[in-house]
Amino acid sequence: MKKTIALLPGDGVGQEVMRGAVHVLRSIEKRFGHDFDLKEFPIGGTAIDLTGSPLPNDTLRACQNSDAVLLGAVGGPRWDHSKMRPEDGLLQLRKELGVYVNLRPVQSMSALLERSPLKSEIVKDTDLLIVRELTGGIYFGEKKRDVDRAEDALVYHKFEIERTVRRAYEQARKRKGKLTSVDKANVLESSKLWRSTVSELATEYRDVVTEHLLVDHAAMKLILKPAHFDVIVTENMFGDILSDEASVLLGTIGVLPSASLRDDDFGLYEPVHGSAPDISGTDSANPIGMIMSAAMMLKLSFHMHEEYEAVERAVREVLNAGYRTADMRTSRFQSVSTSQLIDQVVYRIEEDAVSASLLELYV
Ligand SMILES: NC(=O)c1ccc[n+]([C@@H]2O[C@H](COP(=O)([O-])OP(=O)(O)OC[C@H]3O[C@@H](n4cnc5c(N)ncnc54)[C@H](O)[C@@H]3O)[C@@H](O)[C@H]2O)c1
Ligand SMILES: CC(C)[C@H](C(=O)O)[C@@H](O)C(=O)O
Ligand SMILES: [Mg+2]
Repeated sequence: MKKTIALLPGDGVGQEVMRGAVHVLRSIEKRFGHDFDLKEFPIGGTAIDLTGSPLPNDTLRACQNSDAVLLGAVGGPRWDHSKMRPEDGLLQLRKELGVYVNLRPVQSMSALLERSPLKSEIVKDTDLLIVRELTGGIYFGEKKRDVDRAEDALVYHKFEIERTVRRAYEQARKRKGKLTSVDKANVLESSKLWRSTVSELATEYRDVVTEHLLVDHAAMKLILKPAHFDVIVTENMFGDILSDEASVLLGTIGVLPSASLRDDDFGLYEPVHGSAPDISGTDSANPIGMIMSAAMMLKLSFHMHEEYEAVERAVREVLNAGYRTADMRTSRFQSVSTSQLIDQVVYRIEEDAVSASLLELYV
C-alpha cells in the first residue's frame, strides 16, 4: 500500500529519535511489501533558522497533502529568547491540521517496573489512556501583554468539548468501560461547561462508568493508585501536565507515544517528550516513544494492525533482552545508545520475518 508520510524531526533529540521511526518504517515496508513515501520538512527552531518561520508554508502544505505526519520535538534554549518560538509552529500545525483530540496511552511494561520511582505493586497494573483536547482552551485563547500585566484567555465552546469527550467514550467502550473526566469545576467557568457537557453525554454512554475528578485530586490519585484509571479525558493544559506526570509511573517520559487525530484517518503522531536539550547530541535519547508513535500511525491512520503488532513485539523483545538507553538503565543493565537500540528493534522486526517464513516452510 502506498502512503505519503511527512517527517518533521524538529529540534534537539527530535532529530535523533526520528531516525528510529524511519528505520522501523523501512523494515516494515520491506517485510510487508508497502510503499512509504517519506520526506523531511523543517519545523520549530530549525525552521526559524532556515526560513524565519517555525512553520514554513511548504511544511504545512506537505503535511496537508500527506496521509499522516510524524513529528520529533521542537524547542530548545537557543530559541527561548527569540521573537518567534519553535513551540508556536507546533501549535499552529495542530490547529491548521484540525487534529483536535490527542491520545496518550500509558501502560506499564514489566521490563521497566524497577525503573519507576514508585513501588512496583502500585504501578504494575497501570493501563490508562489520556485523551487530551488539543486545539482549544488556554493555549489558543486571546493573549495580551503589557510591561507589568499579562493575559491568556481560557475559552471552550461546547462543540469542542463534546467531540473530544465522544472520542474518549468510544475509547472507553473498547477498553475497560470507565471514563474519568478531569476538570477544575469548583473554580473555572470553562470547567463547569466541561463537566455539564460530560454529564449530558454520559446518558448516551450508559455502558461506560463515568466519574468526575478535580484536577488536583486527579494528579494525586494518578500517583497513589494509577490502576484506578482507564480513560482520562481532559482539557488541553491539564492533559499536557497529567501526561508528563503519568510518565513517572513508567520511570521515563522517553517511551510515551501519542496520536493527534481528527474525524478522518489522518493523524499527527509524536512522542510525548520534548527536545531534551540536556541530552541532545549525545546519541542517548530513548527512541521508543517516537517508534511507538510511528506504530500508532500504522494502526490508527493506515489500519495496519499486523504491522503495529510487529513493531510493538520487537520493542518488547528488545527491552526483555535487557537493552536500555540511559533513562531506562538500572544497576542490572548497561546502557546502549539511541542508534544501538534502534538497530536492535529493526533487527527483531526483520528476524521475525525470517522466522515467519521458515515456519511457513514447515507447515
Ligand atoms: N512535542 C514537543 O515538541 C515538545 C514536548 C515537550 C517539550 N517541548 C519543548 O522541549 C524543550 C525542552 O523541554 P523540557 O526540558 O521541559 O522537556 P523534555 O521532555 O524535553 O525533557 C524533560 C526531561 O526528560 C528527559 N527526556 C525527554 N525526552 C527523552 C528521551 N527521548 N529519552 C530520554 N530522556 C528524555 C530530558 O532529558 C529531561 O531531563 C522546550 O523547548 C519545550 O517547549 C517540546
Ligand atoms: C511543546 C508544547 C507546546 C507541547 C504542549 O504543551 O502541547 C508539549 O508539551 C506536548 O506535550 O506536546
Ligand atoms: Mg507536554
